Amino acid sequence: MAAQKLRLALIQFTVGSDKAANLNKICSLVKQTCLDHKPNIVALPECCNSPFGHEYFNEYAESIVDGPSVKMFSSVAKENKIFLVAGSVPEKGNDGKLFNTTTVFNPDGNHISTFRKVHLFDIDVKGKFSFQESKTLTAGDSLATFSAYGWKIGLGICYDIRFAEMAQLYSRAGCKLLIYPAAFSMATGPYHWEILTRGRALDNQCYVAAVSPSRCLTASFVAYGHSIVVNPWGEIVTKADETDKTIVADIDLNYLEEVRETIPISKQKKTEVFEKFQKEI
Ligand SMILES: NC(=O)CCC(=O)C(=O)O
Repeated sequence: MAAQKLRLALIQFTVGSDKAANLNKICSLVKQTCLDHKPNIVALPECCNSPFGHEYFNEYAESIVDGPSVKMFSSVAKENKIFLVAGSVPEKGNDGKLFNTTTVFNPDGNHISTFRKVHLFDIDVKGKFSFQESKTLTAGDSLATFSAYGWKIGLGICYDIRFAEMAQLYSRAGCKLLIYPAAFSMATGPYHWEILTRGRALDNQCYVAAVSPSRCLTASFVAYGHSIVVNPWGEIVTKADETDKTIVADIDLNYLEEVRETIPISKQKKTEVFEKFQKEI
């Protein structure tokens, strides 16, 4: 039986260039968040131990089996008795390849899920902004979920949120909450961040949480901030501005089911028509 309600906390903070200082900050922020709000699940931003940028990925990358960051995440989850969605870190794989990777820990400190960013952030907003994450990183090749108190939860990282089919697959697999550690750019965030998070939630009639670092104007990549939780009706439950902020939301299975009964799109979907069209194209 799934818990009717879960409390989710998203910690938006300023990620600096000192890895040890970032990890210490995570320890104390998670502890304080747990004392203040008693959440069941705590989520951190994309690249939570390292600045976001090609010049950093290799230097900051580490093993997600026994590197210092995962060891710290495990003890933080255990000490605070939470599920910790540990943002993402630059991962050095066995073959020396670099990935952008989310690790998840349960309240016993066990590493229970791993997701490597599938869609790398390769964009070119002409004359304004361009980034080619694939210059240094390798894409993941699988999706990942985890279970917390009977809720199935799907994972993506930042740019992955643009791929509606990925969220739909998670939803079809029974996910009721999608969590995206993220760091949207200033060229796209103001235009797309809210629409995408609300869109994924509305399409799939599930909760969506996206957690960003704070906006740091002196960083080489300036993140949009605005961490957010959206409900299955597509409404914003809570959101941050661009500064250091912890946001907390109670997510509710009864409410999710009510929305799905009110507008029963998953029952009404004409899969056979889609399949017929797919054969025609
Ligand atoms: N870190 C990222 O993947 C950035 C994604 C982003 O800014 C976007 O517009 O998409």
